[in-house]
Amino acid sequence: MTLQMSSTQTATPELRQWILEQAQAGHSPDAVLQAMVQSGWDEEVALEALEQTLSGFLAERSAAGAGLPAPVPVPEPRLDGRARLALPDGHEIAVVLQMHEPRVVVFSGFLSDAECDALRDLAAPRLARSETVDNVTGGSEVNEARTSAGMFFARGETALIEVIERRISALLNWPVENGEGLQVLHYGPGAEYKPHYDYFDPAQPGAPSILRRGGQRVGTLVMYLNTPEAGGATVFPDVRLEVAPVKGHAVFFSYDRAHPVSRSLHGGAPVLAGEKWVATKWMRERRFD
Ligand SMILES: O=C(O)CCC(=O)C(=O)O
Ligand SMILES: [Fe+2]
Repeated sequence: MTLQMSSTQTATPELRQWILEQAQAGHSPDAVLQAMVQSGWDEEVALEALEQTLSGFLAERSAAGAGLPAPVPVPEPRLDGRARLALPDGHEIAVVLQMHEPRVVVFSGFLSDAECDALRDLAAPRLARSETVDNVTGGSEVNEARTSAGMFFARGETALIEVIERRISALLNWPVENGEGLQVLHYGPGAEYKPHYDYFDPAQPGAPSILRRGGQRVGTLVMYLNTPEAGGATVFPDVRLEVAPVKGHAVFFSYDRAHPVSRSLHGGAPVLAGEKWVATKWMRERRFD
């Protein structure tokens, strides 16, 4: 067994690969650990890398055995341990919280107050129209259970939308072309978005035609355009996580399989007082034209 010591002592893809090779060659976890320690790895760091790699490997194997879809690449911010990030447009944001399973990252300052207000002003007149259409088609009941009103912008529709879409793309390392048009949702008092998955259920009859255009959804960025007086958190029931809706903040989450094992179940909790405005960007696997 040979192993290069890395100066940063983190579980790099090369290290994970090496650990798996040792395990597959029949070396016991303890022998692998000893080899790592002898190569200069701190024992605790080595143990953690070993645990993560082997448990990840076993989860993959049992998932494949259960007939789950294979994981696909997903958007991912490059944080490199930084709490503050300067994006290419000069905009500075901060990392408030991150969770690894499911992958959830909360950012502050993603949109400026002026950008939030401008987005709401642009969307507001069109929300009303979308409500009328829902009433005419009889779809309003379903929509009311999810949210009071919504609308989509076309990609790059205005200069502001374009700036925001480029910022999202730079943060998440995912092409602008893979993004759906920005959606704005308005929740009045009592409105909510019941827990749901953003990916399309592959078992639904409509899935093949939806997936033909850009493939699956693999990531979501929800941007808060105001701070509701009370309620309206974005909740992840599987991990009992609640993200507070704060004007300008954004929550990113990804799901590498269109399956509940992604634990990406989430919803918008009822607005208890005041109102709530969000903009949502969904990322697809491929170009969404
Ligand atoms: O309003 C929220 O907090 C969640 C929105 C959401 O789940 C979505 O737009 O898909
Ligand atoms: Fe959602």
